[in-house]
Amino acid sequence: MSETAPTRFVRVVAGVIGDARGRILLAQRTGASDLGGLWEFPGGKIDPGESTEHALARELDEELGIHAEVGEAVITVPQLYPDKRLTLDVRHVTRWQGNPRGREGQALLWVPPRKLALYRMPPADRPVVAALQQPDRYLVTPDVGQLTAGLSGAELEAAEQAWLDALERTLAAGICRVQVRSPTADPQRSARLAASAVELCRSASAEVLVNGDPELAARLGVGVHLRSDQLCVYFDRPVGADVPLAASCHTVDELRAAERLGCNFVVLGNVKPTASHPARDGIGWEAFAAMREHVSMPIYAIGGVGIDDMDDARAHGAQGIAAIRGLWAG
Ligand SMILES: Nc1nc2c([nH]c(=O)n2[C@H]2C[C@H](O)[C@@H](COP(=O)(O)OP(=O)(O)OP(=O)(O)O)O2)c(=O)[nH]1
Ligand SMILES: [Mg+2]
Repeated sequence: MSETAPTRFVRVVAGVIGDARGRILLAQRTGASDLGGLWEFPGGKIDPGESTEHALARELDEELGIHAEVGEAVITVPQLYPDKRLTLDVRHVTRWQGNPRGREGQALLWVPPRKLALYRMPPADRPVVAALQQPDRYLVTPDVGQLTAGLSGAELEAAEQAWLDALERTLAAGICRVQVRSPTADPQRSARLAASAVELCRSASAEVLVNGDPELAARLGVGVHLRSDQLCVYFDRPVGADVPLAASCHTVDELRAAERLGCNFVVLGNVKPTASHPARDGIGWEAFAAMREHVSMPIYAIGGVGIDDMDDARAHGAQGIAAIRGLWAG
């Protein structure tokens, strides 16, 4: 398959305009282009030499007739379209003057955040909607097999209980999306421990995915997180449409395979060197952004990242960060 990347580069800024009831304003794109009829966050192209803030304020005046104060960053999404490379820089807008109206004939709708995903939007908007709705942190549990290597009897039991206690503290600290992963643990012990972990996550209302094992996931009634080597194993989504599916990716081909399988989100890395592989360079944020533009699923950055990397992650199109050490209350 030959591919020529489009060379036209377009910088766009759009606003998440929220009203007092927490609803968000969507506008319907007019015109007959392939994006015509889709819903979008109001905004438009940044002129050469223009600041992002000025461009958004200008666009919102032109399109909606409001004087807006441009607020905090939501996410910047690099996205490849058939005819252009786009970066969509999205900002919160919570203060404005005037009454938004479609000055260019476009339909407007106020939508509760939880309903945003029901609207047909351009590919770059899927990560934006996910950034507004879904957790920005994805915990991967430390491998119990490694923590308990060489232990037996009461010592083994105590180490497993300590792992569960640390999970409970981590959930109490606000983690609400969890991958249970223990690749080197004894399979039977690990399945029993996973069941206890799932119970803890359920009582904390956290979403759980188990690593690599769709059967165990089905038994426990939770989602599944595929290893990258499993992406070429399945032809179809290995779990039902309403079961969370995620995957680990390192390449654009793996990202595409994950998207084809219908993954709800993926992790991509390693972005930085990790404690377990200090000598191996990370791909860095620029490469992360360049890979993310080929798909439109939400993508967590993984590998040597922690909470302090959140702004960098969002600025390069990541949903947030996925981590073991960086998120574990060990
Ligand atoms: N405003 C906006 N544009 C988006 C979103 N998602 C997305 O892919 N885009 C794309 C569609 C267009 O290719 C580009 C925005 O260009 P535009 O044609 O609306 O720009 P503009 O308002 O400045 O209009 P113009 O200069 O062409 O008259 O960004 C979004 O949520 N909001
Ligand atoms: Mg526009």
